Order: sequence, then structure tokens, then C-alpha cells
Amino acid sequence: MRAPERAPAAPPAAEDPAGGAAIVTRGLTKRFRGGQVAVDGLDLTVPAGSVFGFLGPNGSGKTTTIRMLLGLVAPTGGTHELLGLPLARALPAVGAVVEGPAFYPYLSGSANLLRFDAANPAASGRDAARRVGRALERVGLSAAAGKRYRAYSLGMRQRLAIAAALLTPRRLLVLDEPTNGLDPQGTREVRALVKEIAGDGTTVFVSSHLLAEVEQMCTHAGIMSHGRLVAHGTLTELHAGRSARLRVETPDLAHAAGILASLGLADVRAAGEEVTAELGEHAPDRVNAELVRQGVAVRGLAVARPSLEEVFVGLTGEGFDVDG
Ligand SMILES: Nc1ncnc2c1ncn2[C@@H]1O[C@H](COP(=O)(O)OP(=O)(O)OP(=O)(O)O)[C@@H](O)[C@H]1O
Repeated sequence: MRAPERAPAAPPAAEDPAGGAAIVTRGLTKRFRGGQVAVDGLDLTVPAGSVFGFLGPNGSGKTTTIRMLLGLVAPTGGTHELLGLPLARALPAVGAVVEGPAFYPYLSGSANLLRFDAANPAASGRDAARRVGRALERVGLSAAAGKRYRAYSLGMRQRLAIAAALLTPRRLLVLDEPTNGLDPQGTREVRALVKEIAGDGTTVFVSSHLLAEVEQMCTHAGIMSHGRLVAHGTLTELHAGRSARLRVETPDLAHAAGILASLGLADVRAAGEEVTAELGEHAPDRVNAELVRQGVAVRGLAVARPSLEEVFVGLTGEGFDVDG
């Protein structure tokens, strides 16, 4: 899917007072007229080069934040910078797909992109076909360039929306729930495309209410709950706060549970044919050796990293009430 001829690099970071951050917000707040605080004092730093998953259940304030970042809605408090620049100067290097652009169903993918391109006063009309060709190639739609939009699959439609955001070189791409409403195939296509775009050095800020999606696609994440950012960092950092769990498959439940407890593992639970416990600082191979030494029939042993869902529940005390 990768284009043999690469799009030219996005404008270089001539000045970078944000110290390599693609997005910085300080106390960013949105209180709607009725008094509803949709985003509450957001302090967020998105490192340049990251794929940043902006994660939260429906209604937690993700879209409102994105709209403020892009200048589509005015904050009622706080400040933010994109690419180390005030918004107006940064925007030419920022592509975004928020609520999906409107495409004409009876026009082809390339004709639709030509219309978008024509709306950019900074782009020269002479190069339009080349820009459109390159954007289509970048999202893997060259072969379908002449096909009518209405014949596109859901994944192709979303990729065309991303192509429209990439008609000019970008250093930051902002995507609001890009896999929402897609079928599994479309979801896979869009996730692969996001990774590919990030591989070319573009920072991608992508909102999602799907925990598994963020785990698969992102290097960093911020977790929103009721308008507040409850945690952010690399995925490793987010997982680090909670201990991995050891799972031992054995018919000798009580015996195994007793040994794990005597070794000092916390929260030992036995159910079915499995004993689980918090691994803490213990080395799993040592625990295994001790179980075997004491005569436990160990049929399987695994260490499970806590899921982002467990991280979220641990931080907020609430369930993540959507499909993950
Ligand atoms: N124009 C508005 N006026 C009043 N309240 C609003 C407005 N837009 C959003 N809200 C409220 O602000 C809160 C955050 O909404 P927002 O759309 O930012 O959340 P979200 O995390 O993007 O969720 P979703 O994925 O459902 O869009 C919600 O309670 C929503 O009802």
C-alpha cells in the first residue's frame, strides 16, 4: 500500500519552543452555555512522532477537545499550541478528519479530491493532479481513483477522507474516531494506514472509545473520564502502574494457591482449573520452579499484562462501558 514515490516532507520545524511536542495544552477548558463542563483543565503533551490515542468512553470530552485544538470551537479557559506554534501558523501543517468530509457520491475518488484541492488557495492549480495522485497513492486508493465514491467500501471512504487531509504535507494528523461505524475489514485498513502514516514521521493524534484499538495502534495514550485527563504517557508507562498477573493452570488448585501465597504473591484467586495472583516483583520462572519442586502439576503458566481497561478501571473506579 506504501507509495513508491513519497509525498514531499512536511514543512520543517523551523522553531520548536514546545521541545518536540506536537500538541501542548495547559488548563484547556470548555464550559458550554448550559453550564456543562465538557473539558475540564486539560494538561496534555503529545510528543512529536507519536501515535497518540485519545481514549475515553462516549461523552468524556474527546470531540470537544479536538474541536478546540483545531480552532473549531473556542475554549472557555486555558491555552494550547500545535507544533510549537500559535494555531494560525500551525494549521497549514495540520491535517484533520473530524466528522468526515462530505464527498459527492456520483463523483470518483480523484474527482472528489480535486474539488477539495481546489478549495485550498495556497495550492497551485497546475500541480493539483499530481497532489491528488500522491494522496490517493498514500492511502492505497490509486487503483480505485476512477471509481465512484458511492461504490467505495466503508474503509475506502474513510481512507479517502484521510487522503483529503493529506493533500498537502502535514506534520500532524488529527483523526476523530476514524474507525467508528466501519466493518472489521475497514477497521483493519484504517489502523494499518494510521501506522503507515506515522511510520513516515507524521504525528498522529487519534481519538477512540475502543481500548483494544489504542493498544494495537498507539505508542502513547491519554485517558479521559468526565472531561478530565486521568492519565497519559507511553503505553508501557500506563501499564506500569498496575502489576501483571500470573496465571497457573493446574488441577492442584488449593496446593498451588497456598504456595503462591507463601511466596508472597498478592491477591491469589483460584477458579476452575486456574490459580491467578499479582506477580509483583517475583520472577515467573522461579515461581514455576517452586510449584514444581513442591509437586504441583503445572499444565500451563502465563503472565498477563494488565489491559488498558484494567488501568482505566483502576484509575477511575468505573467500568469502561463500551465494547473494547
Ligand atoms: N454543543 C454542546 N452543548 C452542550 N453540551 C455539549 C455540546 N457538545 C458536547 N456537549 C457535551 O459535552 C460532553 C462531552 O462531549 P464530547 O462530544 O466532547 O465527548 P466525546 O468523548 O467525544 O464523546 P462522543 O464519542 O460520544 O462524541 C458530553 O456530555 C456532551 O453531551
